[in-house]
Amino acid sequence: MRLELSEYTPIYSGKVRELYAVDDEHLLLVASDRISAYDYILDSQIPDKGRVLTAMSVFFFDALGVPNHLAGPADDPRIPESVLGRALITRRLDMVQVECVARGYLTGSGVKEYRTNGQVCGVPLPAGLVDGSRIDPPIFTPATKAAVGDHDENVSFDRVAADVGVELASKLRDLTLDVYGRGADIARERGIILADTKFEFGLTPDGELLLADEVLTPDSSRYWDAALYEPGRAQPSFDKQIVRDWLTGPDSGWSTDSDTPPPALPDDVVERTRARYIEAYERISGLKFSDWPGGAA
Ligand SMILES: CCOC(=O)Cn1cc(-c2ncnc(N)c2C#N)cn1
Repeated sequence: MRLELSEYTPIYSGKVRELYAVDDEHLLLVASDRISAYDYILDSQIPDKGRVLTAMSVFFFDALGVPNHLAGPADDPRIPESVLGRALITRRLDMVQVECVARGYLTGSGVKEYRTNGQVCGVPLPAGLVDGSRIDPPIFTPATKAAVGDHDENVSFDRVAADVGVELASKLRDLTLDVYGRGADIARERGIILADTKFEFGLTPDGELLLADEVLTPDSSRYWDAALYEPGRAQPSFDKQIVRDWLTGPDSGWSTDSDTPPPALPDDVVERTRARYIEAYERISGLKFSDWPGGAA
């Protein structure tokens, strides 16, 4: 008999995910169907987004074979029925307070920083790069976790080494680049560019470093359609562009200059966005989303 979610103690609530205590050694990591755009959490939810992103994390944890925080299967009996398919049992770790970012393409905060000094997080890059340029080999561009509502601050490897020690900083960098590189290769073979990603790691009581949080999902990574890739401009987001275009288009009555929150999304924008998440999962994993736990009975 599965417990109710209300029987677990909430310990952290993020923009689109929550964390609950299961016992002293285990947590329940729950992904919601909420979606963010232009730094707003939208009123409209995307049905099954939480289940798709949970399925993506599990696929990559399995495919990449990196020691990680998972402590049970997607249908673990400790997972409440109400969140089955969009929640995972994890080991409770001592989280390393570094946002471990890998970039295989120059965009977002990276291209802004590059334009000021030709570097990202202290890593010099070739001259003449533009928004969307490939960075090969990918670079480690860590950040410090921002307060709620702020953007993370890009920092150098030396700053991470000063904060956590050079040995752990080197492990974080090497693991981040290895896992991103292999995950991006899998996606690219299936026509999806993972331009960059953010990992979080934690330590077990006996000092083992494990990959935690979500892994290579569209919420922790930039997903681009390889067929539309064109350096020199902002690339359309594989999963969020439909929402972005409607919000900034003529029908929404809203713009990024508005000082009001974005309006609710039309049903067709919600459904098309749901379909994009499922398409990304099925193309990358080669699995059927309909086989994932927690679907309509
Ligand atoms: C709501 C989702 O959580 C976060 O965004 C960041 N975060 C992760 C932890 C954590 N803490 C201990 N052990 C873990 N295995 C994890 C994980 N994952 C805390 N915050």
